[in-house]
Parts: sequence; structure tokens; C-alpha cells
Amino acid sequence: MSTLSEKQISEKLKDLDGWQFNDNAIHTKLEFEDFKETFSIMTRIAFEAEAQQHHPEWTNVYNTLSISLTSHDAGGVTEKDFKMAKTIESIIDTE
Ligand SMILES: C[C@H](O)[C@H](O)[C@H]1CNC2=NC(N)=NC(=O)C2=N1
Repeated sequence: MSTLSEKQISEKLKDLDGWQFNDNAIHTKLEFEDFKETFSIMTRIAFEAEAQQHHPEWTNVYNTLSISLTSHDAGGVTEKDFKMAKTIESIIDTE
């Protein structure tokens, strides 16, 4: 899959709340009630990531979760990253 241009990325970011582009990836930082809720969401994201064969780079500290998405195979941001970001948003919205 081919990488998106910076212009395409900023257009697509308009459909996503709280995501930014820098360092060749799209990023968000989320905050939840407590560790249990955060890790439960991470588990759901993990199953979806496996299904899409597209895995986040992430850091969890207690109730915060920082996520970066990039397509290593392609060397930049692709549609796969936006698909995963949308999936993450839909998982969060059902909480
Ligand atoms: C073979 C396998 O599908 C690839 O290595 C996948 C796995 N998960 C991946 N996840 C992410 N975020 N980027 C990739 O380029 C990627 N490649």
C-alpha cells in the first residue's frame, strides 16, 4: 500500500478527533477512568489490530494510553493507519 502525502493526511485527520501527524505517524493520547478500563480497551484494540494485521505502537501508564500508527512496510502513513484509527475511535465510543 502506498503512503499518503502530507496534504492527504491533513485532509483525513479532519475526520478524526484528537489525532495529530508528526514523525511519519499519526498519534493520539487517551485518558480513561482507571487502569482496568484502559487495559480492557487495549485488549479490544489488540484483537482488532490482529484482525487487520496492523499493530499500534503504544504506551500505557495507569489510565493513559498513547498510540502511534504508521505502516512500517510502506515507510509512512497509509490508509491502513486511518482504518485502524477509525476502529480505535469506534471501540472508545462504545465505552
Ligand atoms: C506481515 C505483516 O502483515 C506485516 O509485518 C504487518 C504487521 N503489522 C503491522 N503493523 C503496522 N502498524 N505497520 C506495519 O507495517 C505492519 N506490518
